[in-house]
Amino acid sequence: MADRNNGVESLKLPVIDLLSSHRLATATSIHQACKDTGFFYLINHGIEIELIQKALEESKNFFSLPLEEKMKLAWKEHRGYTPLCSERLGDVKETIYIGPVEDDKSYLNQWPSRDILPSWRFTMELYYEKVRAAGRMLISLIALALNLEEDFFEKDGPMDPFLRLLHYPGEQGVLDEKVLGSSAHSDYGMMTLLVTDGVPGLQVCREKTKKPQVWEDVPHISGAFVVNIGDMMERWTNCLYRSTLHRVIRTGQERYSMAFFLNPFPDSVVKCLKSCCSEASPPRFPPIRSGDYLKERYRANNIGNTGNDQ
Ligand SMILES: O=C(O)CCC(=O)C(=O)O
Ligand SMILES: [Fe+2]
Repeated sequence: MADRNNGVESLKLPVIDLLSSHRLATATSIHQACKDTGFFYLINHGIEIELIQKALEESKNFFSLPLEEKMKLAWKEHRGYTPLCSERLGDVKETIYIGPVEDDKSYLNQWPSRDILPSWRFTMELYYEKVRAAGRMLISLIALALNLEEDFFEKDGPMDPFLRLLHYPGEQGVLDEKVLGSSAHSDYGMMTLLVTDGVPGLQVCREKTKKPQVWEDVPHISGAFVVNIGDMMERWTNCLYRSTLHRVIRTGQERYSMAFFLNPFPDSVVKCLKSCCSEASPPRFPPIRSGDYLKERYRANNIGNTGNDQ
């Protein structure tokens, strides 16, 4: 399951091929991965490597702008820019969030000026739409794996995904190991589809209650997404699927990544699935409206920290 690499284990995660014509076999492999580590690689996802590279390049163009320019897009209503060290644990990263690009709230998105970054919005909208399409296919396979109708997770309304671009700056000298790029966390939504520029740093802790915690590197596979289960899917499945703790350590090297958070429709009620509970294993969490759950998690993590949170 793991390789040794400079004293830190490297995880060998399963690779899921989204183009495989054996839907049931693919759904079974995803099911297994979600139960084992809650992490897997996704290939043949339909997003060309050129588009991934272009989006990473545009991300770099944005984060290279003067702070004053970036602050014009300061985070509000879950969209926009969060500066370095602004989240709860002082993580050394800056981010920008992009919400749904074509629903009735798309006007809330904050875009850099066309005069400064002419093709930025177009690239991000295209990337958003393509990753969402891959995400929808994945979610329908998960529904299949859980013996649900394939549209189960979108029956109340369309998913509400958020794209978050992240930049971890390069740093010189000896780094304080206690300060991280992204502190240990689990993601809030259904699933996350992540790509990085290949610079290492992402680590996973498979047993969150084990002390001391054991962290393993997630190796980069060019062109593949790293997919992980989020807390709402863990709640839906009564912990059958694992929303695994992960973090990004600082290596001194500059790093870019793009996380696509698949969130349920805000009015969807996340409630233990019948197939995942029994008398011996009652629901561990009360039902909750997805929108309320997310709002609380954002608030607790102080995301944005710009005083603009609604
Ligand atoms: O930057 C990364 O590789 C991971 C980011 C992440 O875990 C997140 O944004 O939730
Ligand atoms: Fe994460």
